[in-house]
Formats: sequence, structure tokens, C-alpha cells
Amino acid sequence: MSGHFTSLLAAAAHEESGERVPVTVLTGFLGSGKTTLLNRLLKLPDLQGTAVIVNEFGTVGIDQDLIAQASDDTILLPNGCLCCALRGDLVEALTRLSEQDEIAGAPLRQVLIETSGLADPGPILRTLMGDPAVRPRFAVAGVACTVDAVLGMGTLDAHPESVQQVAVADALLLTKLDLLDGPPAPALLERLQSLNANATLHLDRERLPVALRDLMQRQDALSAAAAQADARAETPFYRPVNPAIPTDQAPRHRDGIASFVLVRDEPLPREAFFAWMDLIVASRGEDLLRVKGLVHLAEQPEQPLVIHGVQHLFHPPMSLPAWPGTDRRTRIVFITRGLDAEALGQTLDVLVRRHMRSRRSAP
Ligand SMILES: Nc1nc2c(ncn2[C@@H]2O[C@H](COP(=O)(O)OP(=O)(O)OP(=O)(O)O)[C@@H](O)[C@H]2O)c(=O)[nH]1
Repeated sequence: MSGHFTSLLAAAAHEESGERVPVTVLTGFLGSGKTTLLNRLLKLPDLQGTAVIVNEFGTVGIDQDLIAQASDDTILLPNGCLCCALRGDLVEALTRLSEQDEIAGAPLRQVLIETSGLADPGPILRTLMGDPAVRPRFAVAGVACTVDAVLGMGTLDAHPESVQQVAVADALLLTKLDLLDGPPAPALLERLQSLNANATLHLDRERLPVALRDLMQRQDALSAAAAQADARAETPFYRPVNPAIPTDQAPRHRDGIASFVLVRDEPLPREAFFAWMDLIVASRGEDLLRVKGLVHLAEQPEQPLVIHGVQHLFHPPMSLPAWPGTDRRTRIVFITRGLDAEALGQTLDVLVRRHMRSRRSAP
């Protein structure tokens, strides 16, 4: 066996198996209300042990001054956006945090990264999942994205970064609803749904900070990914995540981004599954905006494998000690650009059948 996915598994065996600190990424286009939300979040109770890393685009760090409760535990990364110029600094900041291991006297419990409004969060997620200094200590808890209820549609039209931000989010937090006379425009809600039907949409302004805190405090990022797959997949085979839309019309936006869940009833042979993952990561890694799910491997029927990846990079696959519920099917959520869901599933089936045949014909 070879390939990125397979080698990750080998690496995982050597990495610390200790608890990893959940990291939540707060993204959203310029001016969409990230800092405002962060300020409101920091007023909530039950955030001891939270480190906040703020990044902004520009030469002078202003956001830190705007964050009312900024302290030594807030690490500002000025001079450019986290996803490109400052990628090294993110690693440095996280390494420092992990060495420090406590925040104002409380053990380090969680990290929130507020990205620059211009950042594509993909590279940040890849750093979190792929950097050897970061990966053993931190795990992605989730991605929250603020969307301006007034300007959101125009922003999505004009700025591909904003499309990426929405596409990879677990939670979409609609801001500035108070500036509207009525409810948010159905066209905006449909666009968000078509870009990312997986994400939870939060429309209650009062509850946005709590929604963000809930995302940050999901106990285990990986089982949260699994739970999401769990909630979305109800039918055998695969289906688009929006059940109202027939399978052959999986939500596919003009941006080419689609999300769907691949479901398999039968346990998958490890070798065939890994070969399939290696194949799609190698051939279409660029287009895998996010992949997360639970896999029922034939060789370990009681311990589901959790997979969680962004483009070419995956968290080292981890096995849960037991199934989180009664549903033991393989369920994988894909958020992709231009990937054919059916072809993806068929490729897996071909590899499984080939594996079965070779097992039968083995002496
Ligand atoms: N009325 C209203 N104004 C808001 C809301 N959220 C943010 N704002 C305002 O929108 C402007 C931008 O908000 P910020 O929180 O700075 O946005 P940001 O996403 O952090 O912006 P960048 O750091 O530039 O990416 C500020 O003037 C806020 O006061 C909201 O829910 N309602």
C-alpha cells in the first residue's frame, strides 16, 4: 500500500495518541462581522482555557484593539493573511500555545482562529491537519463562517474566496439581520444551501455567539465529523445531502461546488478502501474541499474509522472505540468542486469487487 492516505495511517501509529486540542476556524468575508461576533463570544461564560488567534490583512494589527478582552493570550498575526504569508506563523503560534499549555491559569482547552476576511480557509485547515508540528497536538473542531445578510449575495458573486469560505463551513452564521426590514432574502439562503447543504444555518442574531461556542466545544472534532455524516445519511448508496433534490441533481452550484454523502451498507475491505482514498486524493485532491465521515472496515467491525480531510491532506485516520449509534454503515460527506458523485462511488465498488476477486483466487 502507498499514497498519502495510507502513509498517514502509518504516521498516525507513531504520533502521540494523547488528547488533541480542538481548533475552530472563524472565517467570513471582509466586514461580515467576525470580530463583532468574537467580541460577543468572549463575553459568554465557560470559555476558560480558550486561546484566540487573530489574523488580519494589513500592516497594522487593528483587530486586536477591537477585541475588547484582548490579553496576552490573544496572538495577533499581522502583516498578511494567515493562509499564505503567515502560514509559518500559525504553526509558530500553535506551537507556542502547546508549549505553554495553559491560558491564564486554566489548561488549554480550545483554540479559535479568526482568519483574515480575504483568506481561503483551505490552507489553514491543511496546516492544522498536515503540519507535523501541529497535527499531534491539535484537531480541527469545525469551521464557522459569518455571512453578511445584506451584502452576502454580492460578495459571493464577486469574490471566490467568499465562496470557498462558505463551502467548507460547518456552521454559517448570518450577520446584520437587524439591518433588514424582513427575513433574509430567499435567494441568499438558497445560494448558501446550494453551496453547502451540510452546514448548519444560524439565523438568530442573539444566539450566534452561543452557536459558535457550541461548535468550539464539541468534545471530539473527529466524532463530530462522524456525527454530521450520521445525521445526513439515511438511504443506501449515496445521495445529495438535500433530500428534496433527486440524486442525479445533487446540489451543484454555478461555482461547481457540490456536496453529497456516500453511503455503503456493506463493510469495506481496508485495502480496497485505502486504495480508493489514495486514488481520489492523488487524482482529484485539489477538488476535495472537505471530506469527513465514518467508515465501516471489514477488518475492524466494532471500531469505525473516522476520516477528515481537506484537499490533499487528511487527519491521520482514527478509530473510535465504538460506534456512536446503531447505524453502522459507512457514511462519508464530500464537499467537492466538480467531482462526479456517481463515478466516485462506482470507483469504490470496482476496487472492492477487484479486491474480493483477488481474495477468492488467492491460493
Ligand atoms: N448592524 C449590525 N452591524 C454589524 C453586525 N455585525 C457586524 N456589524 C458591523 O459591521 C462592521 C464590520 O464588522 P466586523 O466585526 O469588523 O467585521 P469583520 O468580519 O471582523 O471584518 P474584517 O476584519 O475586515 O474581515 C462593523 O462596523 C460592525 O459594527 C450586525 O450583526 N449588525
